[in-house]
Amino acid sequence: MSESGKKVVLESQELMQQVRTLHLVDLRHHEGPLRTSDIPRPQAPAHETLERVRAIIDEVRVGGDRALRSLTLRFDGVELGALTIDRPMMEEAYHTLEPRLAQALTVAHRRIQQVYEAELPTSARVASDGITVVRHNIAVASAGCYVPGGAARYPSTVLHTATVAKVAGVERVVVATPPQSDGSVDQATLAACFVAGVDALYPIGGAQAIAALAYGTETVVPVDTIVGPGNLYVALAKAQVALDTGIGSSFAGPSEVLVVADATVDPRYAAVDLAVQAEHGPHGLAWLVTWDEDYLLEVDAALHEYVASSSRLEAIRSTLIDNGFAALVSSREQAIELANLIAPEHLELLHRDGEQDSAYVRNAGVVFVGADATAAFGDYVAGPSHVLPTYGTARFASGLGLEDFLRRQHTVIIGPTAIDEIGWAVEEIANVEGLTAHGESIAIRRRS
Ligand SMILES: NC(=O)c1ccc[n+]([C@@H]2O[C@H](COP(=O)([O-])OP(=O)(O)OC[C@H]3O[C@@H](n4cnc5c(N)ncnc54)[C@H](O)[C@@H]3O)[C@@H](O)[C@H]2O)c1
Ligand SMILES: N[C@H](CO)Cc1c[nH]c[nH+]1
Ligand SMILES: [Zn+2]
Repeated sequence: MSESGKKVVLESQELMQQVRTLHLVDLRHHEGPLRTSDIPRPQAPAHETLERVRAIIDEVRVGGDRALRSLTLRFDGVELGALTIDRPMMEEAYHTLEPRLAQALTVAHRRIQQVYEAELPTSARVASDGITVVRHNIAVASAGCYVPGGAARYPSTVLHTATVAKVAGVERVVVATPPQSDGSVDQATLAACFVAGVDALYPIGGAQAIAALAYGTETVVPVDTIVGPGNLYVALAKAQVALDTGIGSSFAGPSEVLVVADATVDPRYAAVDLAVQAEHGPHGLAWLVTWDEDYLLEVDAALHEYVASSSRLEAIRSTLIDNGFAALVSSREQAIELANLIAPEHLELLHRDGEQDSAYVRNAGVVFVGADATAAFGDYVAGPSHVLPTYGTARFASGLGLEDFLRRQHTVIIGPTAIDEIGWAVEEIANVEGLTAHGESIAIRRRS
């Protein structure tokens, strides 16, 4: 081992003994570019889980509503009543809601709507060589929004999925969410459905909900595309129905955060922000990244204190035990290099130079900048959908957006001069490909 190798091991061992909540990753003396193999990563899903999800999907395809009822009893321990909830019940829930909560849902909805209305794409038209090409953006006819509901309730996810679908112009938007223990759905989720303009809600969760949305049952009408986050069963089910229905572009699994901070930020802020996403646990991911050793210890201690008094202690602990890391880096540049490698769902740049550093971020679901930039703003009211890529997929995928509900479709108008202006090019290429009918389809028109 090199001298610097020895030094880092000794320094790290001393530090490791002091860190109580997070796993230490010391990169200060790392040489050369960082690679995936230099950092710990969450485990890939086990083969048995894939098989179990496949079996659930098959059961729903064969058994329809009856299978939905028996799978819900098996996995949620719930005897289902009605399989559909319609708009009058959503409206009733909205009107019975505590007014400040109703207002908060409305404010969040307004902000999400504003962001996506500003992003609506325009159509494009190009005319040359006697041909006019028009590009239309066409919304899918129906969308199913999966709203998780195992470990927590997520009325906000109704807003962060269905609102975007409605802005895109989807006619029929439905929601599926796991039932509560008495088979019902909580009032806030119903009210959020009302606010977002959801047409119907199915109190069904997990892989069985995804199968029902993809293939339909006696009660559930199949949809053209399914979006929304969920646990591993949900995510794997979406991947398995992908040949038959759209599934959105992001793998929105267990929540993740990477917090970059230094002594310019109150350590309690960084600590609580790690807990914000870890409390969605299990299976989440939380990284603190800093170049200041003392600060790392302060955040770790603040997190230790916070977790001990949290009402969601178990969820936070389960995330941190498996996937809670504190990285000590040599510089701000290396912090961003590490963030780009991890490609977290939420990236917080809390330190003073965060805005400057944000210019170098290539891979993250959403970047939050500023000492007050807790990702909780993004989870609820900032505007961009909180349905974001996880598991390193932010290297190639984006958060939920209009594109998840819009298809591009071209209309090609061949004018009367096109055969003479550009038909020859079709014939030449058809000739070299040996496809005679292709060439003849031009020639016959030229002759007549
Ligand atoms: N990335 C994002 O945008 C985003 C947003 C919100 C939530 N989330 C994540 O979504 C996840 C929600 O997970 P959750 O579990 O609370 O709710 P969930 O709705 O995703 O899953 C609950 C369902 O899982 C099924 N299930 C549970 N155990 C099972 C088993 N052993 N076999 C088969 N099916 C089983 C049940 O049918 C149950 O209804 C969390 O990880 C949270 O972090 C992500
Ligand atoms: N943090 C979640 C996305 O990972 C979204 C959410 C919903 N409610 C609270 N948080
Ligand atoms: Zn959250």
